[in-house]
Amino acid sequence: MVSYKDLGLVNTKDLFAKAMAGKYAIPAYNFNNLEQLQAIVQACVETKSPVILQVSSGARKYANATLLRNMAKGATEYAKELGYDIPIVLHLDHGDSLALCKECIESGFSSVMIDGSHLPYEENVALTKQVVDFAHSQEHYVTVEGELGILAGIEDDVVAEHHTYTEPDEVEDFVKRTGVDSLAISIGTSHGATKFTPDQCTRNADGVLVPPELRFDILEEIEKRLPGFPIVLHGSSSVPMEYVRIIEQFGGKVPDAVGIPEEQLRRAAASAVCKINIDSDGRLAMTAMIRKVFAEQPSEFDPRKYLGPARDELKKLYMYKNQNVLGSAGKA
Ligand SMILES: O=C(CO)COP(=O)(O)O
Ligand SMILES: O=C[C@H](O)COP(=O)(O)O
Ligand SMILES: [Zn+2]
Ligand SMILES: [Zn+2]
Repeated sequence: MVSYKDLGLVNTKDLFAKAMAGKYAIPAYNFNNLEQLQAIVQACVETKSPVILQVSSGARKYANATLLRNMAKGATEYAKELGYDIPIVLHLDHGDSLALCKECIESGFSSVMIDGSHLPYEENVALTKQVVDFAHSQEHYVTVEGELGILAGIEDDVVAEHHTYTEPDEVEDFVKRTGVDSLAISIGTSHGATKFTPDQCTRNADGVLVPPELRFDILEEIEKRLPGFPIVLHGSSSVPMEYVRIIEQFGGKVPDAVGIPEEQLRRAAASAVCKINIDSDGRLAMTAMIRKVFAEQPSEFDPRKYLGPARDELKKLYMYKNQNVLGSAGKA
């Protein structure tokens, strides 16, 4: 049994309270390997931003759970070594069972998501409450994120064709009965680099897809029902066209690439949205740089020579997000 305090980590409680009051959002960046973690820590230390390190089930399968949590422990020491002690949360992304949440909590996670959004409402309440009861009864309070509403697209092998927007009438009951610390909602975002089908979008003069606006009306309704309660947005990559173009230029494909416009993410960050999840943008940044190195330096076969530039680009991107989109820079 390892407590997150021993790893130098914090839960989301205080971070969300400050983000709510200060009208910004905490970045939640996924990591699966060393280079992603280096980029995240470097970017957040240099911008003095708190950060949520997210580990998915897929990451645990890919990288090994023991390695990942020890990397997170290393991240807290690394941040100090870089010269600034930022608050770091280790968070389970899309936990799908009580057993998995318990395993993570007992191995040092400071926060977990229990994603019962695909279950019938009462089952979602029951499962989420079980996780909350366990998390909150630890010696050191572990925070829990629940979810209401289903994002369109792929999520943990579950494919939903359409958005099922969060029902504002349900949120008060859900939060009261489960005791969750934050709530992920569905207002039109989705996972991956193709967030809308072309027929849901219009095109601008350059032929670039312009997505429909997020349902800020639903978000506002939720804020009215849950004043001051931290809201989470998944699927919030903006899918920068510069990276899509580089990927295409060097032989890759990102069909129908379209993300959430930054302006809408800024608006969300200034609202009750306290946590914004970003993974796909980082994948695009790294892939763009790796493809470029492979194409321009075909004889290079030292992984550091292509993973290094990919890492540096990722750091640049996350610094930009903290400074210019989420507003978390300078808040650590
Ligand atoms: O929600 C996410 C992780 O939980 C990531 O979303 P993106 O695919 O938009 O980056
Ligand atoms: O929610 C999705 C995150 O981007 C994690 O993705 P993953 O399940 O492929 O690791
Ligand atoms: Zn979900
Ligand atoms: Zn997600």
